[in-house]
Amino acid sequence: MTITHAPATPAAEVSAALPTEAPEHERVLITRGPRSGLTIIVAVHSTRLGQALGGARLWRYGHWTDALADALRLSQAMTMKNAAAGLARGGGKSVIAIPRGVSLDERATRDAMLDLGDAVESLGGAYMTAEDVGTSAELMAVVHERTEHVCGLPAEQGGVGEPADATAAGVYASILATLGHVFGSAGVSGRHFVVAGLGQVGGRLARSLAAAGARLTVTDVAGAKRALADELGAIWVEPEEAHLVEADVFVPCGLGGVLTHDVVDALRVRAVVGAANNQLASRDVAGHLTERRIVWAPDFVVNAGGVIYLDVAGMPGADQAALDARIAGIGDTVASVLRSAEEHGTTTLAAAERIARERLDAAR
Ligand SMILES: NC(=O)c1ccc[n+]([C@@H]2O[C@H](COP(=O)([O-])OP(=O)(O)OC[C@H]3O[C@@H](n4cnc5c(N)ncnc54)[C@H](O)[C@@H]3O)[C@@H](O)[C@H]2O)c1
Repeated sequence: MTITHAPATPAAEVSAALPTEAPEHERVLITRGPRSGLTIIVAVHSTRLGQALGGARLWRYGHWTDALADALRLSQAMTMKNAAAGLARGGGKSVIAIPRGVSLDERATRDAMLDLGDAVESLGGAYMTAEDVGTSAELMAVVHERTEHVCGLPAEQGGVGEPADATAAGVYASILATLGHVFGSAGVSGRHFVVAGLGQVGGRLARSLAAAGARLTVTDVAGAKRALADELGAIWVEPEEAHLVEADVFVPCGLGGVLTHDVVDALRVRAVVGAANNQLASRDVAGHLTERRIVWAPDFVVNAGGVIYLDVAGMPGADQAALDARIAGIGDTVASVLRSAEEHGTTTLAAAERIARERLDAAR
């Protein structure tokens, strides 16, 4: 079995303040993994629509409370994502905090996954985990040694594997819907896209856009990704310059928090549509985008292809055509969010949250 290590030197530590308001989460488990010694947090935000589903993040944090803040925020976002996607799933997330100065070898990574499996199992089925940043399908197979409440195992072990294809397909459908809204035509050919982050999702997306005749400018903090730019005939820019490029659509596919007020001031695009989770550095950035007449397709609607895949493909008798239709439906949801924001004079964030809340309220 291949063990994929958490990055030995992650690009950035996550630093997030704990919210001042009391959390609305149903359960939050904070435990020290007996094997790994690492702080493991499992946040179950809501099970109103069903078992909570959300990935396990293995990442470096300056302080364990930063990991807690991340888990609280990410699990709440999963509730909105799963509800907006029409899944019978609640929202949850787990975070394993790697302390500053610590690198995990194969043994330590395995111990962390076994500890995570025990933590998930202790919740008695309230939460199902999956891969996320820093973990993989192979690592989920280790979690599976301790709990049944894990999905996205490798295909060789009867699992459905990694969801990046489905996520990329959902982002692509969202891009088409956004082009239709902004330009009155969903044609990709000749449109100029700036793809920031050429990983599992961004790389696939860049290939699909190039194949459809798009003009591409791309970037990544990992210089090795330049080879893909050359292969696709894309223009390469440095990561800190990507948001300055004049283009039709900015496509953030790296980590979250990319849309700060300064970045929004500098953007020279008509729309932002990308895979990255939690793109807004703060909620009020949604209003700033609206003021600048930049159409933002909300991330938790756009990137739901992965979670739809994990949920639908894992069901007995799952059918590819039904799955494809569900993922293509992300484009319809994006179109209705953009229309609703325009009609009601709200931000696209508020319009997307209204769809999710309606589904949650209907399940009361
Ligand atoms: N993989 C999925 O199915 C999935 C599902 C939903 C959401 N997402 C989100 O989409 C984003 C990308 O996921 P992924 O699976 O492709 O991750 P990945 O780790 O495979 O790729 C991320 C890429 O972005 C690059 N990057 C990081 N920060 C950057 C920056 N500031 N500027 C430019 N490049 C940067 C990294 O070097 C890497 O190549 C993440 O935010 C993830 O949470 C992914």
